[in-house]
Amino acid sequence: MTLPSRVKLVDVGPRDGLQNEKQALSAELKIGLVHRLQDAGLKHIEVTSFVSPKWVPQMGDNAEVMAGLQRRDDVRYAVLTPNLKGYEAAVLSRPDEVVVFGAASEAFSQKNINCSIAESIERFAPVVSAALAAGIAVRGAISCTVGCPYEGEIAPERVTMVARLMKDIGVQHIGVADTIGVGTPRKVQRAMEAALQVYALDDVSGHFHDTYGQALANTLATLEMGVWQYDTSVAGLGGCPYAKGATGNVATEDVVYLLHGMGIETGIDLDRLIDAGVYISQALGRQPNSRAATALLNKRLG
Ligand SMILES: CC(C)(COP(=O)([O-])OP(=O)([O-])OC[C@H]1O[C@@H](n2cnc3c(N)ncnc32)[C@H](O)[C@@H]1OP(=O)([O-])[O-])[C@@H](O)C(=O)NCCC(=O)NCCSC(=O)C[C@@](C)(O)CC(=O)[O-]
Repeated sequence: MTLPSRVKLVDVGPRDGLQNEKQALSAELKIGLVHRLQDAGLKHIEVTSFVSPKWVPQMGDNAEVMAGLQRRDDVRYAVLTPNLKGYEAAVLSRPDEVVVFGAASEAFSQKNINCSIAESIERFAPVVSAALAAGIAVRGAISCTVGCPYEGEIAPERVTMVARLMKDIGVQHIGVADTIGVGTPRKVQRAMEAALQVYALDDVSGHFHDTYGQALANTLATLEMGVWQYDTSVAGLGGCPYAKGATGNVATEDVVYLLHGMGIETGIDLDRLIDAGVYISQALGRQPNSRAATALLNKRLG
């Protein structure tokens, strides 16, 4: 067992979290969330996505949100770009990283981005070339690496296949996503092993939704493989509009509590992170969906 001594967390709350909210939130509020996350020590934040506003109206203020950021040199701001149109709009906002997002399931690919896996790779290829030529980092995400809402269980071989397609077009890093949170530790390890057949340990990350309460266990299971990069979402926000019933990503607060408790550094101030979670949860009219945040907030009250 080789546990990493430091873990990099990418907070995807402003993007993955808020893309699924029914309630419209102002750009100002989203900007306030990003600022609070960076104040809490997050160095990697997924801010928004440049997708069709007809498909995901919640992200229609992408350029406004990016323009309103008070950027820090030591923070990397990432955005999702499904095709060249999205990339060309995104690049005007000066992202540090763009994310192309495919799936290990044909049905999910069709529902989410309206094309087959093969077509998605054709759409990503010019995005990757343009981003790399402009010195912008490129991350790839593979949805449904364990299970799909339309196809059921997904074989690890499909993850390897999509990872190879992504690698062949120059994607530098791959995120292994359990989009609907059906994974359990051994299954998630198998999906991660499948990605590791193509990408090096330093170039993979985990992205686990918590629908069945397994995301922390899945995080630990992959930490034990040496994985040291994870997407997490402040206050457990999130879900994908094309994965009905799936809940948010694992809460950043819960992962930070786990990691710090194991003596693993994150550079994140848990108290300030909890404040960021309270800020966005209040705007949404609910409590943070994080056990650690709830416990520590109760403790603050005495
Ligand atoms: C991918 C598309 C755009 C293809 O959508 P499409 O309809 O196939 O695209 P098209 O090229 O045929 O164009 C149709 C219309 O969309 C416009 N269009 C085309 N592209 C863009 C763009 N980039 N930005 C803005 N507008 C765009 C285009 O200009 C045109 O406009 P019209 O002429 O009808 O007015 C569409 O399917 C879409 O936007 N899907 C939304 C996907 C999405 O955001 N899903 C959620 C994020 S993924 C996720 O959450 C999973 C992840 C990453 O977190 C990991 C996990 O947990 O699994």
